[in-house]
Amino acid sequence: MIELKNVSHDFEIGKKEHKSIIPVLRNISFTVGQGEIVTVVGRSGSGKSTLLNVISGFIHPKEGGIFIDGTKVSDLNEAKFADFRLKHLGFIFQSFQLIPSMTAFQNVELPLILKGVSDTERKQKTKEILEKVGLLEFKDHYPSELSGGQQQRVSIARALIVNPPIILADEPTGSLDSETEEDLLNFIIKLNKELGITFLIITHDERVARIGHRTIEIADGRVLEEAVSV
Ligand SMILES: Nc1ncnc2c1ncn2[C@@H]1O[C@H](COP(=O)(O)OP(=O)(O)OP(=O)(O)O)[C@@H](O)[C@H]1O
Repeated sequence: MIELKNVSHDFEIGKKEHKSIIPVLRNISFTVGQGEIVTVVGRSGSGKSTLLNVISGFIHPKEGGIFIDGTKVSDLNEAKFADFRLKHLGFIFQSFQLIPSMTAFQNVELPLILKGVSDTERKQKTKEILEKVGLLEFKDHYPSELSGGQQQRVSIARALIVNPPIILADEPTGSLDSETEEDLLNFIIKLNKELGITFLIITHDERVARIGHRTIEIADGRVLEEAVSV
């Protein structure tokens, strides 16, 4: 479960007398329940990516508290947050963020190396996950040798390999054509239903927004409204 309590953040730009402050998140509170898919929509510049960065611990909010699965993550230092992230959170990005010099297998295996998992267990788990996303036969391909949809599946496999209870996604279908987008959305719904993974998904796209059990709209850094899908 993710809970935000009165989270605010601003960016300072410029120096000394030319300094100005841009408020980006203003008093944001909401909860994402275990096993929910929540989508976040809002215009460009409304603060969606900043919101995700704050929840992921890449930006420390100026005010408020963030709780994930019972831990007040907004109090964790960088090293502790990195450790927490590895156990609790998976990430999917629009740009896939795969390492170009590594094969699909090596990209997926990487989080297990960071976690210190033994070689035999790593290889076994990586194979299983690649099979689950339907990419075992492409395991020795480099990202440049895969289609956009396949690259996104590799990035999902990399997110899944540590069994995260929560996946955070920033425009996950932004680089995909509409047919591949449909496949990916169905896959997200399947992971949610079968494995109970909680998803928080940021998107511009109506079709993506609709897979949310709830949709939260952000405008000027505030929660404008919450809509529940029927
Ligand atoms: N590191 C930063 N320093 C200064 N201002 C920033 C920084 N990051 C974001 N901003 C500003 O914060 C505001 C919100 O940006 P953010 O990227 O969160 O919006 P967004 O809703 O994700 O936009 P988009 O949909 O275009 O990705 C924008 O005005 C942006 O210029």
